[in-house]
Amino acid sequence: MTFGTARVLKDVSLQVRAGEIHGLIGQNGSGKSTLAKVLTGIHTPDPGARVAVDGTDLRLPVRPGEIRTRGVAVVHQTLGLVRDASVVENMRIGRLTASRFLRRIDWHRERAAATEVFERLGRVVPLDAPVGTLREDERATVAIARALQDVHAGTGLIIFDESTRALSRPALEHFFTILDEIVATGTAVLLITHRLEEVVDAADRVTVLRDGAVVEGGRELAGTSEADLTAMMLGRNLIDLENRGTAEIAAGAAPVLIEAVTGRRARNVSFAVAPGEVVGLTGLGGSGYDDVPYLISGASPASAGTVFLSGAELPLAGLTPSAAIRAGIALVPEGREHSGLAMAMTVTENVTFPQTARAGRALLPVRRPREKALVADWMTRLDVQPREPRMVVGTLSGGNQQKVLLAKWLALGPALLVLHEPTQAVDVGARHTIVATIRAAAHAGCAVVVAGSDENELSLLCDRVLVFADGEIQKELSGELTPDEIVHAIYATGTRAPLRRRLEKGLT
Ligand SMILES: Nc1ncnc2c1ncn2[C@@H]1O[C@H](COP(=O)(O)OP(=O)(O)OP(=O)(O)O)[C@@H](O)[C@H]1O
Repeated sequence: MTFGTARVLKDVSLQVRAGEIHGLIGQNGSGKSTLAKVLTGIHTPDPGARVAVDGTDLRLPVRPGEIRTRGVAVVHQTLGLVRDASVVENMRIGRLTASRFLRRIDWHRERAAATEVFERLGRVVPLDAPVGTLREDERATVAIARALQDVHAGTGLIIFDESTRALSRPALEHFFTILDEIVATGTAVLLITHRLEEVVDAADRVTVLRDGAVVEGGRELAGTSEADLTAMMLGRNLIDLENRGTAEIAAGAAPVLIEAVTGRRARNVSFAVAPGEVVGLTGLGGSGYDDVPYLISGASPASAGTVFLSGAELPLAGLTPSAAIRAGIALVPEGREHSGLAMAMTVTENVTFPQTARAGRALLPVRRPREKALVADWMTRLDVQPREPRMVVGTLSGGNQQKVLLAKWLALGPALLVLHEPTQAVDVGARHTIVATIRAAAHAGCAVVVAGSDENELSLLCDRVLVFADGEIQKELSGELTPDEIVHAIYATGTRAPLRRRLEKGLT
């Protein structure tokens, strides 16, 4: 697959067997999503490519109607559901048919079609509920059910492109239980993910891409560790980041105080973060920990609370994002596609936007050498690939977009840096770069708050972790902070269970 002069996939072959979960891994920008897009007709591959499903060759470029009849479906990043639409609407979007006589959508028929799939899955989900009101495991069920509509048992292929990225541990276990049932019928699953733990636990075989080429094709996973997969992806072992050291809190520097913050879920939350310190917030879905970043940065309305920083007192009720930025608070939100970046603008424009906005020069072309140097510096520090400041952000790979989002706010030199899931969807190498960059910002005197659900990330990043339940801080962890200790505090279930108990499938 070539874009202009860039060859993004080089003679890549991949075979997913009936009845297997096949992992597809590789660093950010290695070509995973591009491959999925070739399989679903979004990209036209170079001449010579071949795509076959259940033994039948497809005409290229792949046409959406044809892959649907062949039972190929994709579940996109973060499940790809419309939160305000009902379950049945989400299931049937793109498939709704109007009755010939009444010229109206026959909701009775649509509901029956949706019900049939849920029955096949043996799961009950309220059809009329808006998806945003469902539990996380129910949302995962809806996303899988939607993909399964065109798949007949024993045939077809479902591609999950980073779809598990926002799921918490219990929802993940539920997700993999359903996948197990699906592959047990003989349907094939291609699992694109950055969570190597999922591949080790849940996949049967794995294909590894590096720089657009296959470095391991269909390798059996038995006996393979996460460290082995990392080495295959990167072509080297990672330097151990685990020795975090202790926070270097500048003597005499006043801590940032976050007091009595109350929002939709968070209730009366108070904690302090010293300049130089990284404080993690975590908990189960719905516990309120993930509201806090948005409440303390003016991105969602707080009903009460105050932030004290740099000698100023900032009431949170009525705080606007721009007032928060002026006060030195930077928010790196989750889900960069929707809330963090201007996809049609260049890397330079995105990184310098907060600065030009602050200086009242929004949207003017950036010419000044200082700004160019700043962008070049951040691209180097975060290893953004390709290192081309004029690249349109929408054409960067997902993980590189995440780095640009981080650069955009770090370049502003905030007093309080607030992050939500900062390493979601980035590869292990990039995760290390991002973790090191955030810790360097703390080292330079920034107070950092990071809300996240990934125990490995929290253990690498944080000096302390606050565990939430029912909108309040229930527990504070400090010291060693092993991933197991964090999981134990969240779920109180002891050590982690594998995500999938492999069935004896006996399929060939
Ligand atoms: N439309 C496009 N035009 C030009 N280059 C593109 C386009 N789409 C993708 N690329 C380039 O192709 C390469 C592979 O990108 P792709 O999105 O497939 O990576 P990925 O492995 O899915 O990465 P990530 O894990 O970060 O999502 C990247 O270098 C990206 O910049």
